[in-house]
Amino acid sequence: MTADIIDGKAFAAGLRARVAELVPAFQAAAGRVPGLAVVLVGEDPASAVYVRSKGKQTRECGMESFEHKLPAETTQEALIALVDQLNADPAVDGILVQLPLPKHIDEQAVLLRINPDKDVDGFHPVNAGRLATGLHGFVPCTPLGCLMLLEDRLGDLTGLDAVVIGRSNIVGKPMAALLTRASATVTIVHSRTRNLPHYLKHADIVVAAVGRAHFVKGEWLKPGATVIDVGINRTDAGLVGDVDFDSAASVAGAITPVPGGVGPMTIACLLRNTLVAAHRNAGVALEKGVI
Ligand SMILES: NC(=O)C1=CN([C@@H]2O[C@H](COP(=O)(O)OP(=O)(O)OC[C@H]3O[C@@H](n4cnc5c(N)ncnc54)[C@H](OP(=O)(O)O)[C@@H]3O)[C@@H](O)[C@H]2O)C=CC1
Ligand SMILES: Nc1nc(=O)c2c([nH]1)NC[C@@H]1CN(c3ccc(C(=O)N[C@@H](CCC(=O)O)C(=O)O)cc3)C=[N+]21
Ligand SMILES: [Mg+2]
Repeated sequence: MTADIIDGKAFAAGLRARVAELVPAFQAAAGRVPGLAVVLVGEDPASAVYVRSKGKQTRECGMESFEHKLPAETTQEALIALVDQLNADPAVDGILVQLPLPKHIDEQAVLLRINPDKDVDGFHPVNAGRLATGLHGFVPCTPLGCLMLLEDRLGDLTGLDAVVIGRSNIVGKPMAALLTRASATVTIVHSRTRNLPHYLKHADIVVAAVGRAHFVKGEWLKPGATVIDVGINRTDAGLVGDVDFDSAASVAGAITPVPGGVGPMTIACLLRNTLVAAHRNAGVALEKGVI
């Protein structure tokens, strides 16, 4: 193996520590701590694990966590009523409705109901539009965390060739928008791409958000490339990413591991977005670039 391992777990711990450092000044100015509401519908064990660790890390940063666990048979109307209640609650700065939702619920209808100024996931179309047009808004946590790791490793991304594998609204598309904003030259590839390895051969940056274990092979990569593995796949051999780690690590310059790479950054960025939301919602200034 020749690649450096990008330690997302350590970077995320540092980011959470910066969030925690900024909470007391907010509390002094606003007379309350930032609050994050997390809504979980149903009993998916993986989702329950994420929601628990979000709550724990929120409290560790000195912020308030409001956890709402609803049964799987909750109606769309009842879920939307809860979102309305959280939108109206001044103690709640951020709202996260854990995805996926049960089949009988229209995810888009629920996400559309969240006040965009409390949408710390950055999933509301208003926030997607803000990102696409260069306005201030909330950027989805996973791509934001990937960008932080890339800039920490590479510095200025101007002119670098980046390939994003995947075009979902929550990872691939916002990742491509962020890289474009950072002046990288961006290619998005997906399941209908002809000759996908061809595009990877010249990429300085590869972000894999495919949802298929071991998808990206080392032989496809440009030597020295920086590889960000977003994938979370549960296999008999445990949790693995979308990148075939062993072959990729022998070609890449740097690579994120799974676990311990992008995952912890997602939660740290959620807490970061909640802190920013609290400042905006309470009208308290936050020094530019401080977080
Ligand atoms: N670490 C973290 O914090 C997070 C991790 N994840 C993980 O990231 C991965 C991606 O998530 P998400 O974006 O939500 O997934 P989606 O299933 O929504 O999107 C997957 C994308 O990959 C593309 N794709 C699928 N198969 C292929 C293929 N054979 N060749 C090329 N492209 C392909 C799809 O193409 P098409 O559009 O044509 O169907 C689609 O655009 C998953 O493993 C998920 O668990 C997700 C969120 C957070
Ligand atoms: N509204 C919403 N927002 C989300 O941000 C959201 C969501 N729904 N639904 C599910 C996906 C997935 N996701 C992850 C978060 C943290 C880790 C994470 O911390 N992973 C650890 C390992 C955790 C483990 O061992 O299972 C790691 O990679 O090191 C992974 C995945 C957020 N998501
Ligand atoms: Mg559904």
